Amino acid sequence: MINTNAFQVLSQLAPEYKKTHLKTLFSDGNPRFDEFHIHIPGMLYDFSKQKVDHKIIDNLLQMADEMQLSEWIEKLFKGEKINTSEGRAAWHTALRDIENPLPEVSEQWTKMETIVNELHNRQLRGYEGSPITDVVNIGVGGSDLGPLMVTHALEMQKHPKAPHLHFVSTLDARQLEQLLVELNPATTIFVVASKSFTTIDTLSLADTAKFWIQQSTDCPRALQHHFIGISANPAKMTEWGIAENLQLNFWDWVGGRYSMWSSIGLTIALELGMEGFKSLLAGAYAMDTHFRTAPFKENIPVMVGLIGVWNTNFLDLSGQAILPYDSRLKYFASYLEQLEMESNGKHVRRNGEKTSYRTCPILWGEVGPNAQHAFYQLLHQGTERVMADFILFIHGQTKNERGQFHHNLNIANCLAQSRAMMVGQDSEDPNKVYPGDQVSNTILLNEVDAYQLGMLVALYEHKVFVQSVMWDINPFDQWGVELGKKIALDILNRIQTCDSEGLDSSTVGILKTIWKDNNEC
Ligand SMILES: O=P(O)(O)OC[C@H]1O[C@H](O)[C@H](O)[C@@H](O)[C@@H]1O
Repeated sequence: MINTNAFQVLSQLAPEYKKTHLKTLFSDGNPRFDEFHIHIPGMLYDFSKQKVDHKIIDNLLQMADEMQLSEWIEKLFKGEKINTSEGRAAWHTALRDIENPLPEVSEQWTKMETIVNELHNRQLRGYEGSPITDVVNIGVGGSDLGPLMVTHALEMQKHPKAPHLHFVSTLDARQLEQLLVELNPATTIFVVASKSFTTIDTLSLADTAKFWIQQSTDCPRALQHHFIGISANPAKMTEWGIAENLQLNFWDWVGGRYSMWSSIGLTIALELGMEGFKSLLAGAYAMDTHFRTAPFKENIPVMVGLIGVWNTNFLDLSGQAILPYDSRLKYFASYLEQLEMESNGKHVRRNGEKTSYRTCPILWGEVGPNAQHAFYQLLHQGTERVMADFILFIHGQTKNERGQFHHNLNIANCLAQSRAMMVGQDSEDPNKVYPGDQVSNTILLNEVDAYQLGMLVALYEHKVFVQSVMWDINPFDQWGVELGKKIALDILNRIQTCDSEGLDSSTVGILKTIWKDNNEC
């Protein structure tokens, strides 16, 4: 990035834009919105509350050309091995190519559909012959967050025959133990979702579930009826004891955090029916087509990505807030935390050199109206300069009069907050001064349905990709999570053998306090 001509120009321009208050860009009734928005079927992207003008945008677009963004986009869509540190493609777009699906993708759709239909039609039965009523997804990270986020968001569109869905991910087993008290082993099936099928969080919870089933019956083949496995590692699924007919696959070319479009999305399909799941894929496919074909200036993921780079690397903004104005998107920020920070939280370029510039900002978020009563204070009067994404829907959850009133409140608050952050407020009382000048995007969609959600998630996936190209980093590996896992195994071993030898004094001090309290070691 820093070697491009556009980078030099943007660096020279940046101080002037930092000094210019955002509200002055709107002064004298400047119709900025007309020039700085993109409207495609189903989605409006308003970036008029960003500190950009045509000069900045032209240079950002030039930087995209200098960084060969078009070529990278083609590599992504053609399934080239762009995850170079692991020698793999990152071909999540192939999972939602509903027009020309790969045979292996279609094959998994068929297998998913069989399981979905059997469950919906009460043909899938437990060890006693009773129909399965409850499905528990056991998974973590990419094997949990996408299905959790989508099934929560689309609960209102539930298929009439959908089973009760539950999600369990925490290592401490509290979620699982609490759930097992309520569930009947004879009518519960577990979905063990793990790309690697080696993640200790997931496998330890799956073992606890296995023990629970085994304890409840003498039936020797009970386990065969109560576990579905989803993984890119079929041998491990078989070794663990998942019946062949209840195994779903995906492939090493699907990154964990990009996997909800694969068979990992089984719980989504169980909730919505296969048609609903395909609608999610169709929305993502529409965004893929837009991303691949629209000129960069009219390309939403490209512009969201480039403006994010402008904010991070030139205007020195340090955080990214995600603020959906609909409670159904409760888990959307958590989903993006993994997508963005696990993808672009890197400091090494593709050639192995250390970056000399900042990459992914810290991203966090919450349902907007709730966050207004929590952390917005910092957005309005804190010392951190951040960027915010407001996500709003034209239509609300309930169509009756009260529902419309609540939705209008919601719209009013969303627009009020982005405006307040932009204009700020002067006052003689210093406590009441709002500096304003906080930039934001507003993404407006029609309503929370499978298709629109597919579009929205794919937009962020491609934004992440655009930024990775600008920063010259590989967004598809995650080596940073390995070290902690390795150390945890070592410490677990030491806990079991009462050995704190050679550890740092902080770790030893905490371990000894725990041991003393438990009268151990
Ligand atoms: O699906 P699994 O192989 O069990 O992995 C679950 C998660 O754990 C890992 O540590 C990675 O950081 C995530 O990218 C991944 O989604």
